[in-house]
Amino acid sequence: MKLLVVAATKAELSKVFEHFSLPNENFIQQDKFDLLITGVGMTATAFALGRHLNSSYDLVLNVGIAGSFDKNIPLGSLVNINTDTFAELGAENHDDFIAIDDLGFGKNTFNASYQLIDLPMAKGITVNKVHGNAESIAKIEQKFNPQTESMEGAAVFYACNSLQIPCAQIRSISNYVEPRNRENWQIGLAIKNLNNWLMDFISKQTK
Ligand SMILES: O=C(O)c1cccc(C(=O)CC[C@H]2O[C@@H](n3cnc4c(=O)[nH]cnc43)[C@H](O)[C@@H]2O)c1
Repeated sequence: MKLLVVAATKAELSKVFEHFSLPNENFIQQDKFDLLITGVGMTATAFALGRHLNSSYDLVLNVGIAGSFDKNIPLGSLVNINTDTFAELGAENHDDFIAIDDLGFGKNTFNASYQLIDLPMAKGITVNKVHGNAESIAKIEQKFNPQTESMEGAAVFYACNSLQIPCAQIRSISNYVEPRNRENWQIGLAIKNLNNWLMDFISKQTK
């Protein structure tokens, strides 16, 4: 299986870089798997995938940390995002928001297409602006009822769906989506658990 791992930052895959002795580069091609570091956000992700994604890949795995709206998901635990929505793409209509699909300009939700990962499923949104305000959190929950948010997931699904390449997204929960309090974030734990899971997944795929 030819695997492409896609992450926003090297810091999120620090243990994987160390374990596989990977060079300090943003696009790494090797025998076991390829790795693409895109930079944070949808634009950087789309640009990086535009340069490097091609249909030779059997699976694209987007990995990273994420925030959770759902307080039943423990910090540091991993979820398999099966559907992801561009939550800010659309138009304000006074106090309401009209999503791009309701405006008639195409889809705002894209799905994972690789199902063989045994982790709890979750419904994600992708945002440019991390939520950190009680009013905007209540609004987005009412509109999309998401469990998690990241800044890249839907862009990866969009690109893979466009080229019909199987894709999955695994996120490790680093924080709850709440009025911003960086002291509550568990980034170290989330990154450790994500890296351990990914090393195990890669070793099983490449046995
Ligand atoms: O501060 C650090 O030590 C640190 C180390 C590694 C990564 C980070 C990031 O901030 C990564 C940004 C990445 O995280 C995703 N993310 C995490 N929480 C949320 C959230 O609540 N809402 C949206 N995105 C979130 C996101 O996909 C970014 O790419 C810091």
